[in-house]
Amino acid sequence: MSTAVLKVDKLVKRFGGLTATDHACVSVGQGEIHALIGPNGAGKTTLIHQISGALHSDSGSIHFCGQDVTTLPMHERALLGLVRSYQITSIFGRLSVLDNIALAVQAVEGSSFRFWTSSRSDKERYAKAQAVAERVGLGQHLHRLANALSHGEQRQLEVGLALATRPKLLLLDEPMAGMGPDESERMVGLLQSLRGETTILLVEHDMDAVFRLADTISVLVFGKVIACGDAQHIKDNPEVKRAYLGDEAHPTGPAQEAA
Ligand SMILES: Nc1ncnc2c1ncn2[C@@H]1O[C@H](COP(=O)(O)OP(=O)(O)OP(=O)(O)O)[C@@H](O)[C@H]1O
Repeated sequence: MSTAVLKVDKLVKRFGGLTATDHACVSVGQGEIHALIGPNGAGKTTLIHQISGALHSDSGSIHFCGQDVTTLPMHERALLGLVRSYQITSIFGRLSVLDNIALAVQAVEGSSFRFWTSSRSDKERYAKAQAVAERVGLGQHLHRLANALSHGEQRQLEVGLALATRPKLLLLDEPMAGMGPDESERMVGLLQSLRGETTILLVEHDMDAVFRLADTISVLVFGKVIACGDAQHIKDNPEVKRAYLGDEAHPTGPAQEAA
């Protein structure tokens, strides 16, 4: 049995009278791809925000690699390796792919920005950045400006920026959002290639992608995790069918609706 990298226990977040996450429990094992699914407004993004530290929790606990991080601020969780994929807004559009990733490498090395750095450390940083760019399928675009990339390539770059920080757990909120079929396929391939190497917790509406990618799926409905298991277990679960997929629906039906 794999060790839990992340253990979320009875996590609650209230917005006034609304309980967005309601004693939610999620456990993510070392090396697994874990998907969080659920209907609109189920509390998925809220839960990701609570895990990353962007939102304070009202009650419950979050343990990361055995350490209680429930009250740690976001940057301290990130330093421990609990990293949320950068948003497109944090890509520097007027820098090249390579420069963007080199900055992320520099951030994790803890060296603050200096005008004079040794050419050797520069070389090493750029070699690491190039390896990451190749890892996320952007090896052909090293010197392109980030804002000249397609939407899908920018999302690949976001994953690259996160990977450059060597996360122990990568949080991805809808990595396939806004993508066409080819771009989605590339992202699925990229995430599949990270299996076993990087532990991933992702929120995704594209059921086809989820069923192909996830080792484990947790289903959130009205802030509660109503089911957890592999794709087949989730497809066969009567409560999931009733509450989320719909009684009449074919298990993969909503993929087309959500896409
Ligand atoms: N900052 C906020 N203030 C008030 N209510 C909020 C806030 N953020 C989220 N909510 C509410 O909390 C509930 C859960 O929202 P959340 O965005 O987490 O759901 P979700 O499962 O990610 O939805 P979607 O799939 O549509 O993105 C919703 O009813 C939402 O309106």
